[in-house]
Amino acid sequence: MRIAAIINARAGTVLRMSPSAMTERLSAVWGSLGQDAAIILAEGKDMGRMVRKACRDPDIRAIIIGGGDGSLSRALEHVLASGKTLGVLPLGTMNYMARQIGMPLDLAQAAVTLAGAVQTPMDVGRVNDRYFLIRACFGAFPEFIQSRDRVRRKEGSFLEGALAGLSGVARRYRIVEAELSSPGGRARIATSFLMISNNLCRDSDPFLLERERMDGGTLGVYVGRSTGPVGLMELGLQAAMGRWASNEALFQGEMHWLEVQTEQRKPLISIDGEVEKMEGPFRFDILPGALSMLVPK
Ligand SMILES: Nc1ncnc2c1ncn2[C@@H]1O[C@H](COP(=O)(O)OP(=O)(O)OP(=O)(O)O)[C@@H](O)[C@H]1O
Repeated sequence: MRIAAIINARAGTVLRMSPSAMTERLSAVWGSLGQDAAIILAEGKDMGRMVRKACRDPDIRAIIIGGGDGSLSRALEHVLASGKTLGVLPLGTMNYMARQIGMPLDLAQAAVTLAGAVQTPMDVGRVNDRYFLIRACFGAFPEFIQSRDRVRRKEGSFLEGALAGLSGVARRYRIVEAELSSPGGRARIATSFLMISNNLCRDSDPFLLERERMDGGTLGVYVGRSTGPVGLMELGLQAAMGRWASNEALFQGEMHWLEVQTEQRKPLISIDGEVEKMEGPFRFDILPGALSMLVPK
């Protein structure tokens, strides 16, 4: 199987290493295993262009994204449309998806694992026309990421990023008011935290978020119980400890689809860690087994 490895030169780990040393290492590992691979370095919009090009190439069976969750998420649209298989070389900062499927975080080990990986169907979440593998969030969380990433882009440390994120939330504290419609009925909510995940979340290690499975065919819906900053702090502390299923500061539900009509016409939303302003209403659903993904044997 010929693979195309498209490496995001702006992903966290790549920024901290020499990109040429990284590509040499990858070709040495794959060459020694007889894995035919095209290794492509790109950044920004060029990532998208390279993914589209590889998706059109009939000789390529699998697209390996070297980057973080954001790069993986942005590649979904093209990979799904092409019917090809997606793989991940974890070069981001958090690498939630790579951890979820058990990919080693070491570059050489991950390359070896990918060469022997198996194709497994996985569910894909969708909000309007955007796909996601992990989650989409409204409220304080996208505010946190936006402020954190401003500092991270200037090469701030993990701690500096986290502090900037918290101060961003404090400065722009905003309640999400919305009407939710689901197969179970309608509800009006006012909360500082609304998260829709691809399958239900379970308790994880600190700073991580793991799903119970990636083929359950459902969305997890998590709504912060409180609108006040103290409740949000409690929720955030529990989430930082990796507590999702047992997080008492959240209402939790499981469903196949959800409509979110926010009071704000174009609220901030984070999708697999990428923040943008998106126009509502928001229709969430889950596409069971829509993605063929390379997972460790
Ligand atoms: N197809 C694409 N088009 C435009 N920008 C992209 C594309 N793919 C990735 N990027 C950008 O590249 C940057 C690096 O993202 P990525 O999520 O891979 O790394 P990270 O932020 O270090 O990782 P993590 O999400 O694991 O914390 C992000 O700003 C992302 O928006």
